[in-house]
Amino acid sequence: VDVHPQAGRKLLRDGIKEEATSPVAHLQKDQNGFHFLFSSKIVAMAAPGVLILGCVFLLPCCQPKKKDAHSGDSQMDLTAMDLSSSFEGSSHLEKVSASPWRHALPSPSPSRYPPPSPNRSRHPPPSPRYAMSPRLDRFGSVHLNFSQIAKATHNFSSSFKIGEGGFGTVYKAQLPGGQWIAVKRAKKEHFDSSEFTSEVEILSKIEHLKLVRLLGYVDKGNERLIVTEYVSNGTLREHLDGVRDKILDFKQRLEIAIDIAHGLAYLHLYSEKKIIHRDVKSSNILINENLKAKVADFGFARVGPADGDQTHISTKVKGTVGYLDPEYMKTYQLTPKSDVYSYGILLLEILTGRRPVEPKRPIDERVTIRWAITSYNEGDMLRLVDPLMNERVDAEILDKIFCLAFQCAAPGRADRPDMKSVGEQLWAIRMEYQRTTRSG
Ligand SMILES: Nc1ncnc2c1ncn2[C@@H]1O[C@H](COP(=O)(O)OP(=O)(O)OP(=O)(O)O)[C@@H](O)[C@H]1O
Repeated sequence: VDVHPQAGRKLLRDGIKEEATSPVAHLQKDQNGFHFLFSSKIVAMAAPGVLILGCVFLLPCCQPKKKDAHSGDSQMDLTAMDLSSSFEGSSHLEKVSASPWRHALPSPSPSRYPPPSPNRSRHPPPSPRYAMSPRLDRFGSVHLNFSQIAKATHNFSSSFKIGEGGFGTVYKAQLPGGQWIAVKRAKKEHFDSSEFTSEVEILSKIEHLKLVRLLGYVDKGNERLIVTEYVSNGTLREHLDGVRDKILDFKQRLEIAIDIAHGLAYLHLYSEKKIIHRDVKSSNILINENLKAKVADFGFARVGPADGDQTHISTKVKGTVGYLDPEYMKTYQLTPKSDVYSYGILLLEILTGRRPVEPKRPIDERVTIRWAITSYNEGDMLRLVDPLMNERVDAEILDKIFCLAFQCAAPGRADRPDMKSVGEQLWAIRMEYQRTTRSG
């Protein structure tokens, strides 16, 4: 894919002007100046998205790529056949909500398309490109072989294990020079998946403070390891769950939202090639000791459409339930706006503390975006704010940030802002927040 970054930026800048007239911009203020009324358009806009979101939970042919028992996230890898058959007769959101979605997902279907190739060995010979752990041409990169990494992790000892994903187990390790690293070791059953190659290829193209840094990798024999910087303070989801020392306050949440927006804007607009993450979610956001956020886990990432005539790439649907762009699910057309949708859902999660889907809540609260839009329409915005936050935030500021989340999560990609505009809007909100806290 040939990308012309300059042309792409111009194209996207032009896009922002159109998006400035999106439905959320037409919200009306009431006499108090605190509450806004939704235009009927946003409700109409949200409804199909929620419906599609609902359809996902019922998908009879969806194959959860993995289930994370702790977070409740369920990653999806859907094919065209999976989707077309699953949309039939699965339109009642209530039905979905009535059964906890993570249990509603069946085990892998034998009718999966494309069927696995019978000739495929479970342990294919390593790609010659990655036969050696190469030296990456970047500051701080490490040049380690398998036995050095095995030594640093005390032979992948469980006491060095820091996490487990669908693709592999993650360990932390300290190098002889003192540097801490994270090592993702692929599970054997993923040796023939494209995730390793994809993650390494994408990570080696990018370098940004808000994206987890690739330091090296090993692809040799029966081992596939990805070495990245170690981010020491857990995931955003853990912080929202209150399992880390302190509950994040509003300012910290706003800064984290800005960090993520910057990381995604870089991927979409400023990296050498346009990159779509495809799995933006709170458990893929790592937090450091200064409460700065970094976007991690590029296993599903794809190089996006080249600039020029190409508006999207057509590809099977991958992502995590609850964060998946409904338009991408319907059309299999992937654009950076799919990440914007996931970001909108994530922003709502940051503000409310709630996961995108909360199966144990009352029926009308189970799909967080639907509950949030309904509550907002009823003028009950304060109800949406994470009760753990326990602080007063100016209603106008809350209003702006909730509207931004709703706009990002618009069902149609044309109604969503791009990540650059999201970052700019969050900056403006931050300035206003600083003004109100100084004057208050
Ligand atoms: N660079 C890192 N620094 C610190 N902790 C990390 C790092 N990378 C991953 N982790 C920890 O390991 C866990 C698993 O990470 P990983 O990216 O494999 O999985 P995931 O995002 O939960 O799942 P999947 O890869 O299937 O999307 C994370 O949730 C996090 O707690």
